[in-house]
Amino acid sequence: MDYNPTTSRATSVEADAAARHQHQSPAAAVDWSITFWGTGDSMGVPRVYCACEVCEEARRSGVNRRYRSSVLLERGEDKLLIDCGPDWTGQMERAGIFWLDELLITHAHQDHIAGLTSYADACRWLKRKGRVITPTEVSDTIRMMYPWLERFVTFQSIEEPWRWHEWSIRPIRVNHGKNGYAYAYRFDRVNDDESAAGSGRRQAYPNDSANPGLRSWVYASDAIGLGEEELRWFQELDLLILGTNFYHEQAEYSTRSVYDMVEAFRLIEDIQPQQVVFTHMSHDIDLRHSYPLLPQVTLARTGMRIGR
Ligand SMILES: Nc1ccn([C@@H]2O[C@H](COP(=O)(O)O)[C@@H](O)[C@H]2O)c(=O)n1
Repeated sequence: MDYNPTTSRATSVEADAAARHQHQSPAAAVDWSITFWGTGDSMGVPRVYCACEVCEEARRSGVNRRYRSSVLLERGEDKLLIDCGPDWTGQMERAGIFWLDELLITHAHQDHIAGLTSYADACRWLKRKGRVITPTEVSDTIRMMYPWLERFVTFQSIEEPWRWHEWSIRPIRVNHGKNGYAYAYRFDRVNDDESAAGSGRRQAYPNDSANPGLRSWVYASDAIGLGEEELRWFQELDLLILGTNFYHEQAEYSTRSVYDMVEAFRLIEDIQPQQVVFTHMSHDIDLRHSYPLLPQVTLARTGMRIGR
């Protein structure tokens, strides 16, 4: 996996947008990448009421400015956004993207779905029907919360591994602590030969075996205390993107809903992913500080991009 955190800056999203505006062909975007549109916990950073050092820095210079968690998986024109929280409109603007056909949703909490109302407005104005991919138990809740959405979006149920371009996407129902359950998604890249056959894409997106890019990864923004059943799907990963709200959260366990970094280290030692990126971070985390981390761990930054 080609992953260089030192070149991962907020501007990479804008650079992509600029490249698109210069009419680069999809062949120039060589492979799948993941861009962090949001890396914050449910309240984002800065928290509106908070004058802590991290929130103040986020207001001033913005290293710690964190939008609600969301990542874009893309290769050229193929784009899949995971989650659509309340910062979605600004995230689209910053990326220079005007339309997304498909959204994949992890769970029906506001910090992951509140942007769906704006997405529906975009569908309405553009007279296009969007697609919201999520397990039925999640779409049932979304339908109750926003009954008008279905006029503008189609809900696509995902219960089993589901094929999206070269990816097999497996929903994994994960413990979300006091907040119930959420879904993580495991992405496994299936045989390129098969999916490229006849598509004319093989030349445009060469699969360089010396540098295979993203292959198997999990996005688990909202999970805690995962057990054996869930962790079956967290094995042999080249990348784990894991939500960690705090470095070491002091609150009583029964009141919590997301891993902290100290707990995550134990998880990582258990499942041994090659690379790990922590996301869904609260104002407890100051990106100006250097935390004791495991060598394979990086803290996500707004706009950070993984992949080629
Ligand atoms: N039924 C619920 C419960 C909570 N929420 C929102 O989810 C967020 C929870 O924060 P985490 O740190 O546990 O991800 C927070 O914004 C709650 O308002 C909800 O929408 N529905």
